[in-house]
Amino acid sequence: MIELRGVTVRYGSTVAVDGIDLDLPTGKIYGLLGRNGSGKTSLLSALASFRRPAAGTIRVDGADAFENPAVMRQTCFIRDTLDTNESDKVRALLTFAGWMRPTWDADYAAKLLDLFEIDPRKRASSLSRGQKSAVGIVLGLASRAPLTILDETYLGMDAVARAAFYRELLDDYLAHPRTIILSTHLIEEVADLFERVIIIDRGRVLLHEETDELRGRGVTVTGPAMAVGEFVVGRPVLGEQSLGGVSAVTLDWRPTPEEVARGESAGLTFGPVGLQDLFVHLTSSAPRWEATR
Ligand SMILES: Nc1ncnc2c1ncn2[C@@H]1O[C@H](COP(=O)(O)OP(=O)(O)OP(=O)(O)O)[C@@H](O)[C@H]1O
Repeated sequence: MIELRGVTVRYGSTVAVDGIDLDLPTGKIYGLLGRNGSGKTSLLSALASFRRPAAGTIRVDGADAFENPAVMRQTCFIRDTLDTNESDKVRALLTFAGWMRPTWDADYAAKLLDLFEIDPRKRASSLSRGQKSAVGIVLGLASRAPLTILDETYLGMDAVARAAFYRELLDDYLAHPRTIILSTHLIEEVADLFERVIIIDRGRVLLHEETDELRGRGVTVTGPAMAVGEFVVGRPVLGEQSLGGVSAVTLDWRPTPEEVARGESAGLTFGPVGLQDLFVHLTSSAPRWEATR
């Protein structure tokens, strides 16, 4: 279990992470979502001991994580930039990772380099943006670290390379279960990988749920504006669109089968809300309100 209690990260007067409490059972793939500047990288940096929290504690399997060599050896944090001397050759980065990590799999690293078509003799500085990201992914996956944190590691990668990354991540996770935390803005693309989703907003946890629970959480009610208005009264509304006499209202609410039947008999249709839509609705700056009509 990874336990965060009151974790706060500050930069001068900016509070990037604001007293976060989280219990993260190990052996799962987590999606960490949040708008720009919501505190994802700051939270992950604290989790990986890259930054000392201004307040709070992080414990991994009961041990205090900060600057604890035993915990740090088990943790691999890959950021959106390669944390390396750019004059190093790719091969040297891999060799170094092998020295640092007892769980490193050199054969797997070589296979991944092949997959992403990266020549290990090249210098990191000569790689394209997407190739640098791919090297980060090789370092992250082949580390097989019990806690692997990938912070927007896909930047610059094309759709084919990203699809290969997601496939590899899932296959390797199934063969070697571990805790993987992925932060991303490409929500729909990776939503199927996540077992749990954490959404943070302005440094606080807005939501932490099983992905399956989340998928059934919202509903979009569409139909004649009057009937929709009557149906949604008193429900937590996330968003509304109208065109002519037709409205579509997204609710943060799960109707019972009886309520769906009642709505359908009034000419309404019910649709699921995708993770990305839910994210947009939950984190958009528009205030949430309760329907009163
Ligand atoms: N080194 C820093 N110095 C000062 N402020 C910082 C620093 N790093 C982050 N911040 C601030 O902390 C807040 C959270 O930033 P953070 O990078 O953690 O967000 P993020 O969710 O990872 O954003 P993005 O999705 O844009 O990468 C922002 O207000 C940002 O401006």
